[in-house]
Amino acid sequence: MGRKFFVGGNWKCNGTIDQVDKIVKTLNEGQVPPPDVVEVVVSPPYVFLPVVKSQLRPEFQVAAQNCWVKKGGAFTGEVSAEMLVNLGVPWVILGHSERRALLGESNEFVGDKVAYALSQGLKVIACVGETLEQREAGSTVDVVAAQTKAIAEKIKDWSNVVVAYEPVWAIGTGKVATPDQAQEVHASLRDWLKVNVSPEVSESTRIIYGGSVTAANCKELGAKPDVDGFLVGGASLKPEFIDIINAAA
Ligand SMILES: O=C(COP(=O)(O)O)NO
Repeated sequence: MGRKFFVGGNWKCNGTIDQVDKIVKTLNEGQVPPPDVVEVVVSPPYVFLPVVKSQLRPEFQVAAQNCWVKKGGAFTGEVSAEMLVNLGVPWVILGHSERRALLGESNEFVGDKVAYALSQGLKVIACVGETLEQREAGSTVDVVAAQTKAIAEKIKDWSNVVVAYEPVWAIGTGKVATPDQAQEVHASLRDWLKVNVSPEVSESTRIIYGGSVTAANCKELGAKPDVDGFLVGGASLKPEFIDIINAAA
């Protein structure tokens, strides 16, 4: 298969200077597999990106949690892809369900964001996932396929894209998807890529799971053939994030 395991830590809107110092210290001291086994990307809020990038162990990378959809300018409050590139931030998370829900980011808008970020040289963690209502209605596969299609319509090169499947009903709830639930959706996404993009993209694109991942459940989840890693929220702020990184081994 040859897909390098990928563990992202989405700190969301959390952190003080002291807390960030403590988290970075824990990350820098943790015993983890080498970078050819697992790719680790941590995503602090914008305001902590420069300090985390400067203090983090060199084999770990940083990501922004979002960026604007076009070249910077008169867009008060936004942060452009160009700024992230200028800061040396290599990754960006786009389409997180919290932004889709709270800020009304549509599938098309997310597709445009992914295309623009890639065009500026950023690598993208592109998030998809269904709500509880959509799962209960049996439309999970259709929903994540539509979200992925909106991205596929705007990009050609998938080599710098990681897809994060994050069921909304599992985010921040403690109700983690079962390994079989995760595998089913990851396999459907991989199949969608195979049919609609190419077998090569399907085979090489990492599809990672997010939604209440912890040190206790990561091993079983990560053992599934189409689960290529995680995008961790709450647990990425805790020392157990090191244990989750070691699930790659
Ligand atoms: O939103 C998430 C997952 O958050 P939790 O791990 O806290 O469920 N990742 O981007």
